[in-house]
Amino acid sequence: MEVQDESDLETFLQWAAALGVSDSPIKKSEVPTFPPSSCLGHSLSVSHFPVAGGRGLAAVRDVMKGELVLRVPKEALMTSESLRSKDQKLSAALCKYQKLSSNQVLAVSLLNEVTKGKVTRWYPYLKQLPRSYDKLSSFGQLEIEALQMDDAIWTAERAVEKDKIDWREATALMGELNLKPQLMTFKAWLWASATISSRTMHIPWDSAGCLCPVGDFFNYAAPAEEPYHSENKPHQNVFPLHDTSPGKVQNAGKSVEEPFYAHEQRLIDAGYEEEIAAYCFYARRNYRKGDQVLLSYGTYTNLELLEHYGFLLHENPNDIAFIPLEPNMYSLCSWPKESLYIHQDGKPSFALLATIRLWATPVTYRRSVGHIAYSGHQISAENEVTVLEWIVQNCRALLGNCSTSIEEDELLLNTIHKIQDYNTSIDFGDVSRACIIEPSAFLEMNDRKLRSQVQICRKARLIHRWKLAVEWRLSYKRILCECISHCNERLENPFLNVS
Ligand SMILES: C[S@@+](CC[C@H](N)C(=O)[O-])C[C@H]1O[C@@H](n2cnc3c(N)ncnc32)[C@H](O)[C@@H]1O
Repeated sequence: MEVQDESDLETFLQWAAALGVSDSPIKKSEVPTFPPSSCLGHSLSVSHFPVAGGRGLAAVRDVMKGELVLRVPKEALMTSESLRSKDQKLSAALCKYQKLSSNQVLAVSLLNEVTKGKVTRWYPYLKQLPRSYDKLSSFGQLEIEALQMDDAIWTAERAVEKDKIDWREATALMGELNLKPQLMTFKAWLWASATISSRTMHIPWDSAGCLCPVGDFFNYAAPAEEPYHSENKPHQNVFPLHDTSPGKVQNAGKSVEEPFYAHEQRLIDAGYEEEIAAYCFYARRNYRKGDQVLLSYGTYTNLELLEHYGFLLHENPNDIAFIPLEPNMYSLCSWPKESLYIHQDGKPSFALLATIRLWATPVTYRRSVGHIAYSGHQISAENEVTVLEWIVQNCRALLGNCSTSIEEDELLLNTIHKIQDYNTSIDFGDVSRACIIEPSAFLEMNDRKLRSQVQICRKARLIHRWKLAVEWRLSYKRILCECISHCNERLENPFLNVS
């Protein structure tokens, strides 16, 4: 993610303060008549965290778990509704395009606001938005192929296609609004779509969510303390930043009279609170002065983080891997396909094990032992050996189909880091011949004479996205390796329960 210059930050924080954004635990009735010069300083400050999200929010004092650390009033939230209510032309045009989704409407409304330049009241906020993003739909063919796993490649291609369709459908409306030509391009659409995907927060009245100035400076921490990918149900996003699905967990809200701290039992760390008409952010744990205060946007695998936010975590307790199953396996069980996975620590999920145990049972016995498989117990030692060997074999096959090994990916990443750190030309001397083919395409790109700053930035983006793809496939392969080790350990004693 490429962020705007820091120089406008002060103006932005002042602008936000004037709208009532505050990190001070005061009640609504106490909002000062003359806003302070910054909306931050009491609990938080903007800081830079190179290895955990770049620009983010740091605690300026010790903060207790459950304390309110930021409030963003409704007037400061950018929503389709707030934009169209101040723009008659937009409002009239939108009436003619009722079939567009909420996300498309917000994307067009956002681009329409950007078209206005300095005239819009949102200008200080718009200047703070990143100029470009790295989510899957902005990956080119090279980066997509670098993911190596079919499922991930399919996810990336689908993401690109989805954005293309959304953009095509919205072009007539954008034309009617006379957007600047450069804001009607697919590139501009990708920017708007990524802004929405990675920065909007849930609100009850619009499934596209809202853009929340300053609140969108919180970087992400996985909700590791929550039970992840609960064994009997598919994984889900429990605390979504931008979740658009109905029925999601909601902040219970509270009375204005209540003190804004010590909500030890609070289930989520951010939410819109009707009673005070503000988006409120609470500390999820205790923080020491200087620590980065993080938000849990939801429970995501690394591929989902890449798809929606354009980053991944090197230690993601919610990451999972899938191995291809035979078509008849899916019909054997009632669990959804997504629940048949391998945990980050290499253990097969409950549903995956049960399904393979049943599949490895002779057809005539399946009915009589179904209840054993469904209760999570091994059916017999012989069956267990078949199951574990099958998993090992399939993990190996998946790893074997990749054009690079784990060791080669590690070497490749070292080299990519060197290029990024020292901006040197690519030297793949250390990388084995087996993975030379892949870098050669990037190498070709790098060797071209770079005349302008724009081209240099483009190269940096390409290298960064390539690195993300290699990091992703490496973490996926490590899960498969963990699974092989786990199964081999179990095979040494198949009489033990696998749970
Ligand atoms: C809501 S914004 C957070 C603030 C953002 N860093 C900024 O400067 O505006 C979400 C984006 O921040 C980045 N990000 C958040 N958490 C991260 C993390 N733990 N590691 C790497 N990047 C992260 C990703 O680019 C993500 O799309």
